[in-house]
Amino acid sequence: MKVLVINCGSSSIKYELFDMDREDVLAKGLVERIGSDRSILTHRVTDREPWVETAEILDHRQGLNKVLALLVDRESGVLQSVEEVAAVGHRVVHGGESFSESVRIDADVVRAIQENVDLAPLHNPPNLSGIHAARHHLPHAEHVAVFDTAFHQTMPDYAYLYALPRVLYNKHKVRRYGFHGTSHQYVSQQAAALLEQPLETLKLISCHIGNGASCTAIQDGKSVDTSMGMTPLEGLMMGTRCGDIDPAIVPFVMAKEELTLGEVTSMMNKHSGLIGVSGLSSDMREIVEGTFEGNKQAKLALQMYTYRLRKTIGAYAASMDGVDAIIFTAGVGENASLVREWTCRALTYLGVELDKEKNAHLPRGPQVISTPESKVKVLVIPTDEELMIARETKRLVESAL
Ligand SMILES: Nc1ncnc2c1ncn2[C@@H]1O[C@H](COP(=O)(O)OP(=O)(O)O)[C@@H](O)[C@H]1O
Ligand SMILES: CC(=O)OP(=O)(O)O
Ligand SMILES: [Mg+2]
Repeated sequence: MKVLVINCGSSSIKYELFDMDREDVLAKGLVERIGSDRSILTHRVTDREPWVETAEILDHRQGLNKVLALLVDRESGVLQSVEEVAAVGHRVVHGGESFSESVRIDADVVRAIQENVDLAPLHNPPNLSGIHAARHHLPHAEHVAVFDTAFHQTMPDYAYLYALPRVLYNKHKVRRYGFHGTSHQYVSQQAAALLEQPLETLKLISCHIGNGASCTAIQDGKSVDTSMGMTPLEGLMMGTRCGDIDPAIVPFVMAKEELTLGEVTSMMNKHSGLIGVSGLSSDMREIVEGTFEGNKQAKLALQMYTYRLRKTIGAYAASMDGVDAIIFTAGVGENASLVREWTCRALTYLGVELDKEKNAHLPRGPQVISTPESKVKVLVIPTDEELMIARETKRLVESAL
C-alpha cells in the first residue's frame, strides 16, 4: 500500500511517500515560501540527485499539484499514476478535545478541525488547506488525520486544567492540550525497544527540541503531563518562541511599548526565544558556534535554554515520582551534543551520569548516552513523525476494509 504523508505549515508543504508493505521511503520533499513568486521545491528520491526548482506557487493546492506532477514524472517520479496512492496521512496540529485518536477524514472531521482554528491559528488553517488540496487532487484515496494533540488526551484533569475560573474551560475549552504527540509517542516506543523493557513499566521524559520544543512525562506508555499548553507557545524556550513568561508581562509591554495584542503575540511567537535573547539566530547551530566563538549573548541564550529544559525534567521526575530514562529527539535533541551535556550536567541528584565520549561522538540511530552505572538512562532517539503518520494511516484504512 502506497501512503503519502503531508505536513502543511503556513507557507510550506513537507511530504513523504511510503511503500507501507516494507515501510520503504520512495520519495520525500519540501515546498517552501508558498504564496511567493520564488517558491522553492526540493524533491528527493533515494540514490538520485535531489530536484530543486524555483517557481511561482501561490497556494497549497498549486503546491501539491506540483508535488504530484513530480511523483509521476518520467525522470523524478516513482509512480506510474497518482491513482497508486491508496491513502494520504495528514498531520493536524490541533484536534482539541474532539480527537484522542487518528481518524478517517469526512465532512464532520473537517468541521471539527475548523472549529479548532481559534485554538491554533498558526497551524490549523494551513493543515486544512492541505486536506482540501489533497482531497481535490486525490479524490480516490482515503484521507486520514493524525493529531499532534491526540497522544496527550490521557493527561489527568489536574495536569491539563489551568488555575483560571472554571467557566473558561466549560465555555471555551481553555486547557492544556500539548503538541508533538506523534513524536513523543514514537520515541517512547523506540525507547522501550532499545531498553528491552515493556513500555507499560517505564517512566520516561521525552524532550522534543526542534524549532518548536516540548517536554512530556510518559508513564505506562501514556502522556501524563506536557510542557506546551492550549497553544504551542507555552513551556520551554524555543527557536523564536518565548515559552513560559509571567502573563502580566503582556499588558505591561502593550502599555509601555504602545503595542497591539497582535503585535505582542507576534513578538512572543516569532521574535523571542533563542533569536530574541541572542540577537544572533534562532538556529541552534549558530548559537553553539557563537558560544564557542565567545559571543556572550549566544552563551546566555544557551544557558537559559538548557537551564529551563533541566528544570522541566526535574518537574516531571517529581510529577511521576521518578524517571527511568530521559529521551532527546528532533533537530536540536538529535544533533546538539552541547545542549544535551549542559542539560544533564546538574541532574546528578537524579542519578544521571552522561558518557561524555558517547554523547560527543554519536553513531546514527537510537543510542544510550549514559554510563552503564547511571541510575537514569539518557537516550538519543531520532524521531520519525512521518513514518508514525503513515503507520496510523495504514492501520485506519485496513481496519475499515
Ligand atoms: N547539528 C546541529 N546542531 C545544533 N542544532 C541543530 C543541528 N542540526 C539541526 N539543528 C537544529 O534543529 C532545528 C530544526 O529542528 P527540526 O526538528 O527539524 O524542526 P521542525 O521540524 O520544527 O522544523 C534547527 O532550527 C536547528 O536549530
Ligand atoms: C506544534 C509545534 O510547535 O510544531 P512545530 O515544532 O512543527 O512548529
Ligand atoms: Mg518538527
